[in-house]
Amino acid sequence: MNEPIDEPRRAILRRLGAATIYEAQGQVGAMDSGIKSLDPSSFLAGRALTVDVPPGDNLFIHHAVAAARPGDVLVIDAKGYREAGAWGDVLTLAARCAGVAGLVIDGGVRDVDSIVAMGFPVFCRAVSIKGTTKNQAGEVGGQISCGGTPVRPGDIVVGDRDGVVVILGDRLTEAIDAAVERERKEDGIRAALESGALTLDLLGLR
Ligand SMILES: O=C([O-])CC(=O)C(=O)O
Ligand SMILES: [Mg+2]
Repeated sequence: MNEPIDEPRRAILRRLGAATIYEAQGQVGAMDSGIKSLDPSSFLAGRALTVDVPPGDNLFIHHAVAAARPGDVLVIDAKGYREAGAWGDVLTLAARCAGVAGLVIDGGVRDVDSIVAMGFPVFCRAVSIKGTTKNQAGEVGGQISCGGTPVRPGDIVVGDRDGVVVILGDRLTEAIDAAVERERKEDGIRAALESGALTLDLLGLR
């Protein structure tokens, strides 16, 4: 079963960071570098509620907000479409009222100042002034691709200044354990560097 992400685990994920989690779980799950946070100080960790929409339409994003449960992260395949803000401050307020933890969208958003002021974590491919239509069919809760990475409902998404990484829904414990171990090793490297060692030797690069 998918374990909930309680506050202690959230804090550990935040400390470890997206890049260390990606490395430790075998260099898989990273969204491409075009998916970045609107506010670099944002941190996001939660279970994915997946959404698929056609480029330039956001009707099913509104459906997804209505279906979301507290703690969900909306992860949206908007087909990489950059020329419309499929998400804005109205949807942000609706999402916050539903307890949604944040948004990852392979597409555009708008109303950035208000979204950042609300402290709602948003990771996206583009910012666009233009709006979408609201009349095309999409899907909530299926497998999608976001930032070049498959995402299933219940997978865990972790986002910080480096980008977004996806952890398989039933692998949270393993991912955390592996990342803590990697961090422990890197702490040893850091200590050796402070004592004058070289990365060439510490990493066996000679
Ligand atoms: O047109 C939309 O639904 C997106 C938007 O600007 C908002 O949510 O504020
Ligand atoms: Mg708006």
